[in-house]
Amino acid sequence: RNFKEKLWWVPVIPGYPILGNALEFRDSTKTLERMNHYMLKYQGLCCFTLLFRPLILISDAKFCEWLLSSTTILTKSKDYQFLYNWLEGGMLISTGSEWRKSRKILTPAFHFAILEQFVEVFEKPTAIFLDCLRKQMHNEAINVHPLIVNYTLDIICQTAMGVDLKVQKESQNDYVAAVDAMCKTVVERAFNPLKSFDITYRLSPDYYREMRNVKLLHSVSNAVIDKRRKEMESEKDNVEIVNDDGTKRKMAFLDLLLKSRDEHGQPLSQEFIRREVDTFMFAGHDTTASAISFIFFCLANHPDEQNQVLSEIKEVLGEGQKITYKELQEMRYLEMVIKESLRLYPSVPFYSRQTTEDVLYEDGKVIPQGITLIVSSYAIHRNPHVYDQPGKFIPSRFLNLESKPFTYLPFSAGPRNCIGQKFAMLLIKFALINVLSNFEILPSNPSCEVVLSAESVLKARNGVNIRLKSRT
Ligand code: HEM
Repeated sequence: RNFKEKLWWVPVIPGYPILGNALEFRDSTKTLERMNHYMLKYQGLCCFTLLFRPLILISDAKFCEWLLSSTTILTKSKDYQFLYNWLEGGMLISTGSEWRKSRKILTPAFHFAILEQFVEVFEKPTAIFLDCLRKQMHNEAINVHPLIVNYTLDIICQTAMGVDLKVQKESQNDYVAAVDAMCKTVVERAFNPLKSFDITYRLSPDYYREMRNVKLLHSVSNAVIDKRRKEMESEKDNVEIVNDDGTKRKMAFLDLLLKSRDEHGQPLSQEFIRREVDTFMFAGHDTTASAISFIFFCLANHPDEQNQVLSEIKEVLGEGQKITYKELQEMRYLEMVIKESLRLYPSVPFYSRQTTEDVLYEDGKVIPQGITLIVSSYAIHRNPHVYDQPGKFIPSRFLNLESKPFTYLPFSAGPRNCIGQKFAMLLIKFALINVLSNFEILPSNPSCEVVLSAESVLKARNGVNIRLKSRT
């Protein structure tokens, strides 16, 4: 009752006694459209409950700005704790001084000088990816998502971690299957009150399955760290290196972690490094794979846009020119295509915070302690008051769109925004240029819509199906 009194100013979605609105949100393929519906009905702000747990759902730009810019409401909601067994206290779920420490150590790993070096590293895994696509050309309906997941995982391992897991060369990868299972578990536990309590969950077979997956995931990340540690030892101090102009070369993600010292001058612990490696392997590959998959889908269904991107590629690159960081920055139309696809299909369709004390929003409007605040980027991006024909794929809208703050949030915003945003944009552009130069992307035969499923990262329940035709 206490929180209901304090939240007098937030409209409430009617629900059932005890269960609240749990039944409405239990199917992950309905969650996003439900959120969208309520955001339109209640004009961007409303409250609902899951069992006795109160949550505020937000798409209102002013409220999003207040929340995401806050330097005090930085704690992620308790749903992120469902990732704890795997990610432990990694940057995505940590809070307070632990989070600040991670963010400070790892921000230099995304400096443009590092990203610039990565473009060359993208080449080999991309060539393997093109081969994988070529093998599927006879297929009338290729579900590209699993191929793209393997590709982005290979890329993140080779760039950030400096190791080659050769995921694309294996037909079945246990690591990828375990990540997939973990993503599903998190959303199931967040929206299914029966699975959300630790006491009951630990008695269920799901818990034992999760523990098996966590063991496997940790063994892979430990192996990645040990391999790189040994390589660095054998290279002695050659990794501490200078550029041609004598300046100190910036170190990539894992090298930075292995070389960093804490406030007492001690090396970072294996546990600290492992949870950041786990966090970045997860946060880096699954989100980017979702983005690339949905861009394929959008381009397959919009041949004019595809041709426009192809013309830009020819104009910027000319004949057979090598792709460098500079050219990637010049691809303006391609950038609009990526932005528009992320508007319709944001890889992280909602994210949330938790209040740790009563906070004043404005004019006597208080948000009580312990409330979960969910920002629905999916609903924000489909708001007809902001976007004309919001359901349509129109990349050129970004040419003229009057930029209204906090109405486009695929990478979140503020102090806890996505640290890997520039890396992701670079990789997506590189992948698309290579694919579009080699293949025409077509709708599958028979054509097939995507059934969106909110599984911490946005997925298509029925796969992302397309067809490919060689351009050569
Ligand atoms: C298209 C690709 C991507 C999208 C759409 C995306 C989106 C997001 C979003 C919305 C958040 C905020 C989540 C929250 O508040 O809970 C986030 C956080 C984060 N992202 Fe990304 N991301 C992408 C790629 C990447 C990549 C490539 C990396 C790393 C290599 C990465 C690493 C992270 C990390 C570590 C955080 C947590 C930051 C913090 O809490 O301080 N992401 N991302």
